[in-house]
Amino acid sequence: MPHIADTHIVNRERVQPTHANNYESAHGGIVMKWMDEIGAMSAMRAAEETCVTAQMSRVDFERPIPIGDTALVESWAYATGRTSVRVRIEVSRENPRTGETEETTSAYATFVAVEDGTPVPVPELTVHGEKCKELRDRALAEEPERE
Ligand SMILES: CCCCCCCCCCCCCCCC(=O)SCCNC(=O)CCNC(=O)[C@H](O)C(C)(C)COP(=O)(O)OP(=O)(O)OC[C@H]1O[C@@H](n2cnc3c(N)ncnc32)[C@H](O)[C@@H]1OP(=O)(O)O
Repeated sequence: MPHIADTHIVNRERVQPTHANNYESAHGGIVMKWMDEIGAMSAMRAAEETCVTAQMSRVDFERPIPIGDTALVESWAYATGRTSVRVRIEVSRENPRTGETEETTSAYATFVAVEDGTPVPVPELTVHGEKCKELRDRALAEEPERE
């Protein structure tokens, strides 16, 4: 059974002019694509299966990520259903010279494990140790109400 900490993935993207909007910062759709991809990788670690995006919610764009900065994309699975995996995704801008970071974007996403397009059961996601607890609590603290 996977632990929450096993699903924690951190990725970096250098924001290039080809990623930009008209305001010299990363285009929101590009940032969401990075979030979706890294989130899916966390979900797959939890599901031990291929996963597809079923929902992305509470996408908050708090600050821009200027061209030349690094987008630090972090995600982890914090809860599972029968076939679904709930994932928290957080993005920060990182100064490549100093390593200084500032939160820019965040979201909650639900992925579904599939085999040939049909939902399949996922294993239980376990909490093992302080890192798991910290990640789970950080995600649950702001999780939007689910239908
Ligand atoms: C070979 C691989 C190599 C990999 C290499 C690694 C590289 C890794 C890189 C990754 C890179 C890709 C990252 C981008 C990932 C995409 O781009 S995926 C593409 C976009 N998404 C899609 O096309 C999905 C389209 N939707 C569907 O196919 C179907 O609606 C779904 C999601 C399979 C669900 O099917 P369904 O028949 O509605 O299923 P149903 O039995 O009703 O519900 C199943 C579960 O889904 C949940 N659910 C259904 N709809 C929703 C919803 N709207 N909201 C929340 N939950 C929902 C249900 O609550 C239920 O949860 P459980 O109670 O079982 O836990």
